[in-house]
Amino acid sequence: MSAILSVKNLTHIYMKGTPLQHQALFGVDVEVNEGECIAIIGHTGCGKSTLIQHFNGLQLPQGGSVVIDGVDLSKPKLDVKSLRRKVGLVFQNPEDQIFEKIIGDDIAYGPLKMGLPMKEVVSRVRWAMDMVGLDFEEMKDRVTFALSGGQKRKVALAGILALKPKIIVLDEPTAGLDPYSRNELLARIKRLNKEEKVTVIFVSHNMEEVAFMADRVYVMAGGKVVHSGTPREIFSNKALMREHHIGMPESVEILHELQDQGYAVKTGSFEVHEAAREILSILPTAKG
Ligand SMILES: Nc1ncnc2c1ncn2[C@@H]1O[C@H](COP(=O)(O)OP(=O)(O)OP(=O)(O)O)[C@@H](O)[C@H]1O
Repeated sequence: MSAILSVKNLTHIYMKGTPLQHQALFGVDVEVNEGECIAIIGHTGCGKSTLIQHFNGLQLPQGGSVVIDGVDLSKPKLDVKSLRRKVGLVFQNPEDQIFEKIIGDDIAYGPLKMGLPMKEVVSRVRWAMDMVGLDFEEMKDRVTFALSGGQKRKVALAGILALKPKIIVLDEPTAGLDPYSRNELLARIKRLNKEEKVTVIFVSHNMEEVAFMADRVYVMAGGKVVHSGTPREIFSNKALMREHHIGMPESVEILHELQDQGYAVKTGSFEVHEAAREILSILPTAKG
C-alpha cells in the first residue's frame, strides 16, 4: 500500500492578524494509504473539521504540507476542480450540498459540469444511486426537498460518488439517523471502501461506528494528533480515552468496568460477540 494522502506538520490559524485570531491546528501529521478506511475522532472543537477541509482544498495549508495523490496543495495555481474530482467531501448537513430540485438532476450535476457525454452521465447517476441504495427508476424524478434526512444524506453522497473520487471524506456521516438507516448507510460506505476500493476518511463521535468501520483511527486533541492506531489499540487504552473525553463502544465500556472491578477480562474486544465471549470466559471464576 502507498500513501494517497500525506499531511505533515499542518498548522491553521483562523482570522490571522485580527483580534479574533484562533489557532485550530498545531502541527498535524496524518498519513492515509490507498484503500484504507480512516476515522478521525476527538472532543468537540479539537480541529477535526478544520483538518478535513484541507483534504479537498476548502482550506489551503498555511504552514506544513498536504499532498494528495501526488498533488501538493501548497503549490501556486492549484487546480482545485481536479482536486475535488479526486477527493469528495460530504458535509455533515446534506442540505449544504443539494442544490437541484430533482434528485437525478442533483446527482448528475457534477458529471455534467465535467463535460461527460450524456450516456456516461446517466450511467454514473445509476451507479451512484445503486451504491447508496436509492432505486434509480423510483427516485430519479422525485423532488429533493421532500426527502427524509437519511435519504438526503444518500443523495448528497451519491452526488459526490458520481464524480468517481478516489477518496471520500465524510463529516459525521450518520449524525441524526435512526439505528436502521445508520447501519444501512455504514454498510454501503463499507462496501464502497472494500469492494470499489474507494479510500474513506470519516469524522465521527460514534465509537460503535468507528469500531465497525475503521482500519485505523487518529485521535485529535487541542489541534494536534495525540494518538493513532487500530480501533483495537485505541479502545483498549482507557487512559487515553478518558484523558481526551472520548467515549468508547458500550461493549468495551462494560469490559473496562469489569476490569476495574478486578475481573480478568481483555478490553480490546469491541464487537458484541467478542465482548460476550470475554464476559462468559470469566463466569466460572466470578468474584463472590
Ligand atoms: N471559521 C472559524 N473562525 C474562527 N474559529 C473557528 C472557525 N471554525 C472553527 N473555529 C475554531 O477552531 C477550533 C476547531 O474547530 P473545528 O470545527 O475544526 O473542530 P471539530 O473538532 O470539528 O469540532 P466538532 O466536533 O464540534 O465539529 C474550534 O475552537 C473552533 O471554535
